[in-house]
Amino acid sequence: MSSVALGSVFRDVGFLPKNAPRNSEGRRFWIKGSAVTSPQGLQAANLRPKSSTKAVRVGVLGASGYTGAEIVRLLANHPQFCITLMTADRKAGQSFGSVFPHLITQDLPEMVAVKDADFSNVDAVFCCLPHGTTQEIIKGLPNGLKIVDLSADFRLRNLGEYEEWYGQPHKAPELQKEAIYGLTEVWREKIRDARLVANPGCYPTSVQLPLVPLIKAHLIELKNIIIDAKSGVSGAGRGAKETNLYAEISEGMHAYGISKHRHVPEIEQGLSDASHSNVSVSFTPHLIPMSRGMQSTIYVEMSVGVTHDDLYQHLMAAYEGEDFVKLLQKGAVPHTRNVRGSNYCFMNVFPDRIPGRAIIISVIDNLVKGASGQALQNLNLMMGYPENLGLQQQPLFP
Ligand SMILES: NC(=O)C1=CN([C@@H]2O[C@H](COP(=O)(O)OP(=O)(O)OC[C@H]3O[C@@H](n4cnc5c(N)ncnc54)[C@H](OP(=O)(O)O)[C@@H]3O)[C@@H](O)[C@H]2O)C=CC1
Ligand SMILES: CC(=O)N[C@@H](CCC(=O)OP(=O)(O)O)C(=O)O
Repeated sequence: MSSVALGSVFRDVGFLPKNAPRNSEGRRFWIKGSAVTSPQGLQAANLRPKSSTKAVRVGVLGASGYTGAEIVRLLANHPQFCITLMTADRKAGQSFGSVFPHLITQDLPEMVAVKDADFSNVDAVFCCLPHGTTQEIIKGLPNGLKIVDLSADFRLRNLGEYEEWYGQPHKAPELQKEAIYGLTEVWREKIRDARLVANPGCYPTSVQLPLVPLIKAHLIELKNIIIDAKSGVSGAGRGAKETNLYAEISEGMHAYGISKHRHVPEIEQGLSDASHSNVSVSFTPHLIPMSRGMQSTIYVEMSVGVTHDDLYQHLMAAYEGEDFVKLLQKGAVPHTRNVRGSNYCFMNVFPDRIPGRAIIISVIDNLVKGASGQALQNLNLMMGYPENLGLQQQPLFP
């Protein structure tokens, strides 16, 4: 596309810089050959967000990471939320479009360091920062802000357990008390009134969505729950790590965190809440060579006299009318590729050949229902909107 054609595409959708020249009707236009007639020029022009009539001004802390980028992608189609603040750490000072060229057409503020962030123009934040860094940053935020924290920093109610699994004492225990765990389909009534929501981890989301209703209905035994889970590599974030290089990940798979992954206490907290007793699980995550997607294959013992069809019928009833949690037709196998890019969790229940046991399969996109999609679902609720607003993207295929 020529620079002139690019300009004519963008002119009507408001991507021109505010200081661009105006025609006799007062509309801004591109000057052929100027720096702002190419995508690179678009970045160099340092665009500020256009004035917006959208009701809620949103900050994205950690916008230069994978979950931050995914929030931006989802918000592009949100009718009520606009982004007025973005932060980064190493990439502070860079334009978002230069860090994520697939989103270059979005009219966004420049990313600044958290310490330089101005929250006066912000009603709510998505906190997409590494765990451990988040508690102190959230402690320093203005009181009136609604916060959805995607990190693990406020998920565990027991501070001793937090210290044991995360290797450091909690730095904001007073805030932990008010945090609401954001597994939307289970806790939505509490989430509506929350100021601070701890968005669940990706593995815990894929595990709790099928198991919580079954445990609440006493349909499965609380012992011998075995979870074999697999994640795409984006689950590990965008930071460079030798273990996540293409050559280390491709053409193979491996387990990690065996018997000591930090999602164990989070899963056990959710299942214990559902059963009002202490539940322990065996959980083994694996890294597989795909960029996004997650599957949990869960082996359970059914309660005496319960059949796998009872599990199926109960999940059907539990999630009837839910926008994002779908029980597939009997026998259909959930595939990660069928939820890619969407906020869906697809699940199904299968009889094991060993009598009394069943196999449950649950799939999500780790970056959407496992992170940014669920975070947006929660902020919708916190701001009084339908929880599916801006989240109706269908899965990408192939
Ligand atoms: N990826 C996933 O599938 C999921 C992730 N999560 C959680 O969400 C959070 C974000 O994950 P993800 O987006 O994958 O992570 P990334 O590593 O991709 O991004 C981290 C972001 O935080 C910024 N950052 C890093 N260190 C600091 C610091 N000390 N102070 C301020 N900003 C900092 C980075 O900035 P810069 O790039 O400029 O250095 C970047 O913007 C994590 O807590 C993660 O565990 C939860 C569910 C799923
Ligand atoms: C593939 C991979 O590395 N996945 C991450 C989990 C991603 C996630 O949900 O992490 P938080 O609990 O930090 O939010 C891990 O195993 O640590």
